[in-house]
Amino acid sequence: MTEQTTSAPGPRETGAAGRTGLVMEGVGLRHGDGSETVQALDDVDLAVRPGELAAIVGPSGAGKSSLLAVAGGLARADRGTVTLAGLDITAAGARARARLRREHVGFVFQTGNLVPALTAVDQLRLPLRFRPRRARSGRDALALLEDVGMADKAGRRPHQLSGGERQRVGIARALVTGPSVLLVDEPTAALDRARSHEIVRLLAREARQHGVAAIMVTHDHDVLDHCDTVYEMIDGRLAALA
Ligand SMILES: Nc1ncnc2c1ncn2[C@@H]1O[C@H](COP(=O)(O)OP(=O)(O)OP(=O)(O)O)[C@@H](O)[C@H]1O
Repeated sequence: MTEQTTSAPGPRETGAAGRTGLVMEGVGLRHGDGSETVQALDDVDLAVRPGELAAIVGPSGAGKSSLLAVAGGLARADRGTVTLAGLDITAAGARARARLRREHVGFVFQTGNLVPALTAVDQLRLPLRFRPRRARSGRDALALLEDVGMADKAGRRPHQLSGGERQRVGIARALVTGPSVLLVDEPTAALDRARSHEIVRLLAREARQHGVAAIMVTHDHDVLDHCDTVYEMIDGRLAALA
């Protein structure tokens, strides 16, 4: 499906002041067309406050990645509303959603997804360089590396870092622009048990200290104790577990 990028409207101000986290109400998303359709998200309600780390567990194919895609404005919901930092992004066109992502959303992927040629500190400086001029001021790259315990390795490239260290840099990179919402996909998939706990503790701490609404998709039930809320997704439907 191609989207109109020129005349599509921008996100609508909901009137909620400041950083209000992420709210999804009655969200539906269907993949495919004709007889080959899948209801990836089915009437999903979710509210994540600033400072909260919410975990989403569930079987493969349940719709967890689809939820992250809609929450971050990578995909547009077919039904319902998604409000991000006080902005209703549901009606926004592709270009407006891209701007919103750059300004308000940080993504963390399974393996850190770093640029091979860049040092740790330059991984953080890159997104700062591509921010819109009117965006909120970001965080200091070196100070943030210090925060995630990576200041002494600021000059290293990804191949000179361990899996856990790469993941720390990936988290720092996602936070450097000062996002309202952090979306994290299986951050511990490549890590041992001790590193997994460290990484999720770090996510919870950063979310709390900086008022970020964080959602983490995980298969790792060991780390759920570090999360404020836990949801289970089955066949596109979301239910609170704790
Ligand atoms: N682009 C697409 N076209 C058609 N179907 C899709 C597409 N993307 C996902 N799906 C289907 O939508 C459903 C939800 O997929 P999704 O990737 O969101 O699940 P998931 O819970 O993240 O799975 P996993 O844990 O394996 O990553 C699945 O049935 C999947 O096959």
